[in-house]
Amino acid sequence: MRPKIAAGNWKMNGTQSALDELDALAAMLPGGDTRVVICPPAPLLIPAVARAKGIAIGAQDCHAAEKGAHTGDISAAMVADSGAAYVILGHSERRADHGESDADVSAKMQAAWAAGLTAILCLGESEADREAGRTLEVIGAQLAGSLPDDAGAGNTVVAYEPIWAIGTGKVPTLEQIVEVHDFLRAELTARFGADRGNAIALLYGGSVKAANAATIFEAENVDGALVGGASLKASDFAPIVVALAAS
Ligand SMILES: O=C(CO)COP(=O)(O)O
Repeated sequence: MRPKIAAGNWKMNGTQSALDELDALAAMLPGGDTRVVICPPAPLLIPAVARAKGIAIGAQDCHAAEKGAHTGDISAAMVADSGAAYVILGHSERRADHGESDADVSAKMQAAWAAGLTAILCLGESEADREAGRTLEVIGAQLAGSLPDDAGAGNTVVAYEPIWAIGTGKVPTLEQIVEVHDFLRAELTARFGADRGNAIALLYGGSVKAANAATIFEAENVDGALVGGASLKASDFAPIVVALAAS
């Protein structure tokens, strides 16, 4: 049985007052075994861990090195020391804004695992890739290049986030989501074997809202969502968690 995971990526949004949303969210959660993760900006990790009830906390990135002369970066050990349990890696915004390659992301995955974190590995094609019919090729290459060999359910979640769907209100059809998630599942089982490959949770991300969540969760290989804009307010995010719990 794979876990159901509703993860919120606050991106570069929120100061300490935004942590009130964690209290509001905790009060609206459906209970049960659906996992809820909120990934706030780095300065909020420690107070978020202290405030969150029934909500796991994650970072949005970490450096591949253990420590050293990397001004402005945070290590996986620092993330773990904050009490966070997850870290998002390879988000398309970091790949674009910071030039992160698959090899960079792979090294960060290793660092995250070494610190005991669960990595949420993000993959996704651009609009040009999709229009050129290269979606599966691009995603397959990203998965092969950025997911190291020791991946398993205990340390990895994979999130499919088509770049053209992030923050745009454009959502792939259910058929398009099913095609990519079934492909990812097949790649994982081919590489790691059925037991390990079937145990890794797959999330969909890109303009997930309360209004479209239930439809997206119909897909067999969608085990949850990675939500940006609609994770900032508890009143927007809680219905997504409720839809996942009911799926
Ligand atoms: O990038 C995302 C989550 O990591 C998705 O963002 P939106 O939900 O705002 O489209």
